[in-house]
Amino acid sequence: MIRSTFKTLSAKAASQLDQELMSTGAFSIDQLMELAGLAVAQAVYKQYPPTSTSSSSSSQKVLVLVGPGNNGGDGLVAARHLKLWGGYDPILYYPKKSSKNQLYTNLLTQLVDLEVPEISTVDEVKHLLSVSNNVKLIIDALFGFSFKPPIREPFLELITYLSENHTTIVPIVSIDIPSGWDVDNGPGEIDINPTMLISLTAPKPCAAKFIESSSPDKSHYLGGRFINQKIAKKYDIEDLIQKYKDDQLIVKL
Ligand SMILES: NC(=O)C1=CN([C@@H]2O[C@H](COP(=O)(O)OP(=O)(O)OC[C@H]3O[C@@H](n4cnc5c(N)ncnc54)[C@H](O)[C@@H]3O)[C@@H](O)[C@H]2O)[C@@H](O)CC1
Ligand SMILES: [K+]
Repeated sequence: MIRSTFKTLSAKAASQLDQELMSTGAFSIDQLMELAGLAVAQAVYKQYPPTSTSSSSSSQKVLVLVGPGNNGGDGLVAARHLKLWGGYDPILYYPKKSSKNQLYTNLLTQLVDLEVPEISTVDEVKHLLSVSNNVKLIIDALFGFSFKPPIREPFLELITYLSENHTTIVPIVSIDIPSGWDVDNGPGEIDINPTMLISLTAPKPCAAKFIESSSPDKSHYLGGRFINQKIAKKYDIEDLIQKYKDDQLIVKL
């Protein structure tokens, strides 16, 4: 596992903490996802503010890549906030929907009601990104702390494309981990290169590799302000949650 200068949560610890919040902590997943997705939308707004909030014709297109798990759910929540706030026009790529999970079905219905469009193939993603100056930002909500390599299709083709073309395409904002990176060990052969990472609850060990490769155009945020002092102490991340000031839901690390 990578050593880092800040406290991190391994894939195992992050999963344990998540389970603890939703059992003895008495949180529901909907609550946590709303707070996580809101933090993502706020961080995006702060780092990549809209050029205009007045007319939809000047809204910035944001491609939201949505995976099959809760990381994808965070992306759906963030897309809804960005659309509601104005100045952003989210477009979804959400190829593996779980029709049995009412939470995701509800989140999607809310986006359909907001007339957020959806594309369904990797070719459409490539086409969208190939038109110059079209999409301003990509939100990577494909995989979070439960990702286990190797990447399966259709995500392999997509992540390979993003990784091979990262210098020519638009900024990528990764939620919790850069998708395709091993949570504890960082990038492997297929290495997407986000410009912004928003770590939820606490950075995962792979975040150290993101910071190592940091340049002035890269930014790292912390969000998901939902744990109390007692849990923070148990998981040894008290210094991280103390970074939030006042009513902030996000903090730039
Ligand atoms: N406690 C927290 O910090 C919270 C975290 N949340 C989010 O939840 C995420 C974790 O969510 P989940 O545990 O649902 O899992 P993930 O969203 O990380 O991914 C699991 C999904 O990806 C698929 N998958 C895993 N490896 C794959 C591979 N190699 N190729 C293709 N598909 C693969 C699995 O089949 C599963 O459907 C976090 O990273 C964070 O974004 C929030 O939604 C709620 C609270
Ligand atoms: K991600």
